[in-house]
Amino acid sequence: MTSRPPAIEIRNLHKSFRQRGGDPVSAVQGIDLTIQRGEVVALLGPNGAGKTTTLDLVLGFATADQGEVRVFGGTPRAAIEDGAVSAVLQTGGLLADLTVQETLKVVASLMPRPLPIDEVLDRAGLTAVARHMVAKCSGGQQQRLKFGLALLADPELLILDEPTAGMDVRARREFWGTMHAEARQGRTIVFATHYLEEADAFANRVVLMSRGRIVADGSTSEIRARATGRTVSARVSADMAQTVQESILAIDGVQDVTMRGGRMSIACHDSDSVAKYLFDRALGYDLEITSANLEEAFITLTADSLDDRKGVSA
Ligand SMILES: Nc1ncnc2c1ncn2[C@@H]1O[C@H](COP(=O)(O)OP(=O)(O)OP(=O)(O)O)[C@@H](O)[C@H]1O
Repeated sequence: MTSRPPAIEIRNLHKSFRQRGGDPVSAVQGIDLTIQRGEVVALLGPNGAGKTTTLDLVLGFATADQGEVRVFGGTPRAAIEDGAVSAVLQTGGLLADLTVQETLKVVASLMPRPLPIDEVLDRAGLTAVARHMVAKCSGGQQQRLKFGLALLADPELLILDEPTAGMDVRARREFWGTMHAEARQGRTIVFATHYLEEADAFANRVVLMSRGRIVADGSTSEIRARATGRTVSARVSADMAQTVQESILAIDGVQDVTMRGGRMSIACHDSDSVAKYLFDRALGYDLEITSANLEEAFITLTADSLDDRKGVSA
């Protein structure tokens, strides 16, 4: 039996844009990425990291300078024509004078096998606003309508470029609630976001991009740990503090030891060994092990990628 190809396979992808009167900007600089079917992946990165360009290449909206993108083993265009992929994009307008339901009907009429409109209204959380004019819908409701349009073809892969941009916290939470239901059905979901908490709460895997490259790829906890290691903290009696500090600093991978308010904080890579050392010798009690928050990891990893994007020709 042959195994089914992954949802997305990207090999050595490069894309740069010419700028009038200036050096070309290299938006994507040699990306390799495989996304398996059923994964929920966040493409996370600051402005200009190359997220939209990568998604545009996966959708076949742009042509790579170098490298290859396969979607379900074929070209992006073939996957879209098969109805296997749909997208919710930042750009692309809706018709203001139609209702939500009419918008879905018009687009469905162009498709060979659309899902029933009522089902899409329900799944996208649009039933209550089905008869509202698009012009009267809030930004969040319009984003939901774009999401509904993406669901019409019942795609196996959903690509969303900053789907919650402009939504307030409540609308964002509701939107991700809806998406959870889609993910549970085994759909592959790839979304670009600036929001660390969205990536953390919703994705199983985070691909962190900076300056056209992937700088980290893993679960959110792996990314935190990779960026900054862990901190072990413990209560240590004041008269023991100096001796404990010296012995801890001698352990491999320990980066820093500080004492504050009766607690010792130890920044290290191998938190298990440090915790065991303290515990076995009864040097500390009330132990806690934490990894840095995702925001700190994000800043560390994106700041670490110092390549200059300019001056890279196509
Ligand atoms: N059509 C274009 N012409 C010129 N430069 C472009 C074009 N599209 C993107 N770029 C440049 O390529 C780089 C990557 O842009 P891209 O939109 O892919 O990043 P992004 O991570 O999606 O950013 P954002 O979060 O702001 O949407 C940026 O420097 C951007 O200015």
